[in-house]
Amino acid sequence: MKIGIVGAGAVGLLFGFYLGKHAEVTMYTRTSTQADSIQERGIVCYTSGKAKATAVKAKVLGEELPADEFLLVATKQYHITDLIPLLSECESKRIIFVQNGMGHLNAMQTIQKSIAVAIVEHGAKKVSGNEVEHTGQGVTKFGVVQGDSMDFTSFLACFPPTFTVLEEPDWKQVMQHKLIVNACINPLTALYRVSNGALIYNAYFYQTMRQLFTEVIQLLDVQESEFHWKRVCEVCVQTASNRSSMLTDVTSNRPTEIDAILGYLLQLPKAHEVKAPLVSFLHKSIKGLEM
Ligand SMILES: NC(=O)C1=CN([C@@H]2O[C@H](COP(=O)(O)OP(=O)(O)OC[C@H]3O[C@@H](n4cnc5c(N)ncnc54)[C@H](OP(=O)(O)O)[C@@H]3O)[C@@H](O)[C@H]2O)C=CC1
Ligand SMILES: CC(C)(CO)C(=O)C(=O)O
Repeated sequence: MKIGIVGAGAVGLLFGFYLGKHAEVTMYTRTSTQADSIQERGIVCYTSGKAKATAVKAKVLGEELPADEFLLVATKQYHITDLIPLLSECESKRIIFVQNGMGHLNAMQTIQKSIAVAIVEHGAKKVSGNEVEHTGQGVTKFGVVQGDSMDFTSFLACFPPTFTVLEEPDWKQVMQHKLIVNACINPLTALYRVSNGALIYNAYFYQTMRQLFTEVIQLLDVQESEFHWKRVCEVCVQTASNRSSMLTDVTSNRPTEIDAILGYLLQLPKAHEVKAPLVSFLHKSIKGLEM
């Protein structure tokens, strides 16, 4: 089974490490330096301080078009628009997207192929071009957006039992649940420059997060709001000492995924009826910090 992975960042390397045990994996990188390092040394994954390696192939994306049976797109959400022509033209007929947020859902459905999403609940940190740290064990939830679920059966069979992947018929709801968490935690931590736990332990930040949550829930037109609020608070507690991905992006002077998260919410039909001043303020603030 041939699986290509576009983007050898934290998640791409993590998936390459696990999938490479049971499939012939090719990592598609942006630079030849990274491709050479992966090709020579394999992907090294650190879990609880222990290092293990998996041998995989690596190529620069674009030097030739991928023809693997499955293609996993593990770039950031804001890279996807530029990748759509290549993903449409290449011979791979089954494509899986792993991005946070929901801003890329329309773009992926312009590709006339079988399309799936993987909602990743692991934590991963890129250590070097060929090394990744598995910082948080979780599960991956998988849903077929376009095509037949049978199209992905052999892909799902390539994950080792230690890397749980759950098929989710209601994948949109799963994405929405994660979106709520990211919408509440990521922009506030990035603006305040605090770890996730501060949003619970600091009474003023907590009140602001609750106000933000109320706007998010109204924009999404979601019921059972206390269930979702409990989940947001649980994630803050469980990841109390973590810096959110948005805080890390802002402090590293990289673009953030704010458009996929708050930008997506502001484009929903409900945004014409519901007042969401905090969502709007935070969207503009993070966009401003990106400049
Ligand atoms: N890290 C995590 O723990 C989690 C991340 N996610 C989501 O997964 C997605 C990926 O995140 P993450 O892995 O952390 O991000 P990274 O920034 O670590 O990785 C993105 C990778 O994509 C590569 N890339 C971008 N454009 C291209 C291109 N045209 N060709 C080849 N490679 C390309 C980048 O290459 P280069 O370095 O050369 O720019 C980079 O290596 C995000 O949407 C994130 O929200 C979800 C759950 C957990
Ligand atoms: C859950 C959370 C907020 C953990 O930090 C995350 O997904 C992120 O940082 O993007």
